[in-house]
Amino acid sequence: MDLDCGKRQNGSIHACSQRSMEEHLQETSIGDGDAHLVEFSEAMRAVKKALRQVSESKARALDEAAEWRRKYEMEHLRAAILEQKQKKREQYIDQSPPDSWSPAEPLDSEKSDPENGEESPVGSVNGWLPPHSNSECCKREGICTQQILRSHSGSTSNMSLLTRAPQAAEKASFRLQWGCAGKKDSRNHTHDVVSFECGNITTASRSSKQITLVWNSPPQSVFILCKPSASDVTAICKEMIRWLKEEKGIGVYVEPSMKRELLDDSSYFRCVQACETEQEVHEVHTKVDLVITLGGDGTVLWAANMFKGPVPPVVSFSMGSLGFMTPFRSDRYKDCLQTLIKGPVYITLRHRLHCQIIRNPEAVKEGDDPCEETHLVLNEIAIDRGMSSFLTNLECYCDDIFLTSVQGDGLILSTPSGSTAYSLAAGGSMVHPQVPGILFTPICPHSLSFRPLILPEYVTIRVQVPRNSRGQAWASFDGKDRQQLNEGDALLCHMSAWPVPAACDIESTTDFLQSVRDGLHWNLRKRQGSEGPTSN
Ligand SMILES: NC(=O)c1ccc[n+]([C@@H]2O[C@H](COP(=O)([O-])OP(=O)(O)OC[C@H]3O[C@@H](n4cnc5c(N)ncnc54)[C@H](O)[C@@H]3O)[C@@H](O)[C@H]2O)c1
Ligand SMILES: Nc1ncnc2c1ncn2[C@@H]1O[C@H](COP(=O)(O)OP(=O)(O)OP(=O)(O)O)[C@@H](O)[C@H]1O
Repeated sequence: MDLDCGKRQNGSIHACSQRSMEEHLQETSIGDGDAHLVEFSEAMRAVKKALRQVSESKARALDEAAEWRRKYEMEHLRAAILEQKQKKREQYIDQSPPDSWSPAEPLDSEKSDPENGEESPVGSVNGWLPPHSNSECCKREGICTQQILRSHSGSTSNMSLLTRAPQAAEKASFRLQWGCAGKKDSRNHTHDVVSFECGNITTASRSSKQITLVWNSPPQSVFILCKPSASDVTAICKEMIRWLKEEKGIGVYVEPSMKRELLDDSSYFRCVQACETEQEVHEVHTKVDLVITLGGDGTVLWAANMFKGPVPPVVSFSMGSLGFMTPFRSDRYKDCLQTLIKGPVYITLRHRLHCQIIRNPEAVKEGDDPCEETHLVLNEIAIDRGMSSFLTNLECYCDDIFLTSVQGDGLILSTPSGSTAYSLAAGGSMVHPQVPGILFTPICPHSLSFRPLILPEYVTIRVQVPRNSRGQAWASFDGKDRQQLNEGDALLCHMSAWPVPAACDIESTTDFLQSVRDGLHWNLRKRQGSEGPTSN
């Protein structure tokens, strides 16, 4: 049924009857003593009022019906997506383990560490665990990150992210250790945050502790990503490639544009490999042990965006202006890489947000998919008003509970890593990157009481453009890939299971606080002198 049309027709009938009544009332002159006419006119007024109420409640009912229908369709769509995801998960769990894993062999997590006699933590990445062995830890994707950040040779998978070509060399294996205040945790890493023993609740075993990466075998190949059109970056890149090849015997991958630039300079760089096809880019995480970025924060975002699934450890050299996520000095790259290749390395697990646009099912042409390609962002998804001069109106739901309606310039859904970027500029709090959560920061809200929120990392946020929205909305992902959101479109967002493991220069908290102080000059103020009036 065309609801709008029905509403228009109903509206016009009531409008006509109201109009004729008003005309009749105006034409009817009421004499002082004419009791009949007074009575009649009062009756007409009562009828008029009743008609108006009927027309209003009908319009409300139609609006409500349309809203319920939209909600029903969205739920239907969500259920279909969930079913699809579940099927994929089941497919994955059904896969037989690769040849390299035998159930008779002890798992890495069960083997003891020959060096120190301690048990290896669950983060061991040398072998293949049965896919369901850790299925509880990454419920959404059904895949544990730790299972993927390891050698994949010999494995067969029908998931596009996991398909891979035969490898020339084995990827170096490593394990992750969880510790606290610089001390290695003797207990295995646990995903349990709250434990309950003898009736006492304790959170002594928190999951977000300092994480150390320990190489089991030395890294063999690196992927260098460079800020484009920057001569100083290209110069360092050339030097670094020669040093890695000649001094360390490490293979190098670069982007195709960089390879062309290198070959224009010298045929020496024929030894460098490039990922030319989309498939090769998809598989690069199975071939490289480290990702090196030379540039600013934008290059780190660029690197993260290349990996639509697992990401190898990332080492970022600062060659930009701010460098919040680039802790290493490029002039000291030899010392830094030497230390990193040897390990152990402190890492910050920078969480990413997974988001998907779902188009208004009514506006989607038959046969077209209403669910658009997914995005993984390291900083944020920003939804703004684009070129429109009207307020954006965004209805926000948290796990399907209505949260609020954003009326203003827009909304930022940010990761803790992105908390120091756009979200900060919009008044959001700065959050340590290891704090799990999703920042909900409005952009110039037209309300005095709209404070930013930080939501727990396990929620799903839905941002809906209402049907009667006056303004437009545009979504951008880490400042890129801008896409228009039309009436009835929605954006779903939740924490991804694929973080960016970023190597630290000193250690996660020290690096973060240093960036806050040196990069943003946080709370910089001249100290007050000791001389002058005192309170006593
Ligand atoms: N008003 C704002 O502050 C504003 C507006 C638009 C975009 N941005 C940010 O720019 C990012 C895109 O970066 P780009 O380099 O491609 O664009 P860009 O070249 O325009 O640089 C944006 C600036 O943001 C800084 N930055 C990026 N990520 C950061 C982080 N996590 N912490 C602290 N600073 C960070 C960069 O160092 C750079 O100085 C977006 O993800 C968004 O966060 C900020
Ligand atoms: N490998 C790459 N290929 C294409 N574009 C890239 C690449 N690396 C970075 N960019 C883009 O180049 C732009 C500038 O990069 P970057 O932010 O690293 O340098 P910057 O602006 O000098 O540093 P900062 O962000 O610290 O101010 C960003 O928009 C980024 O997305």
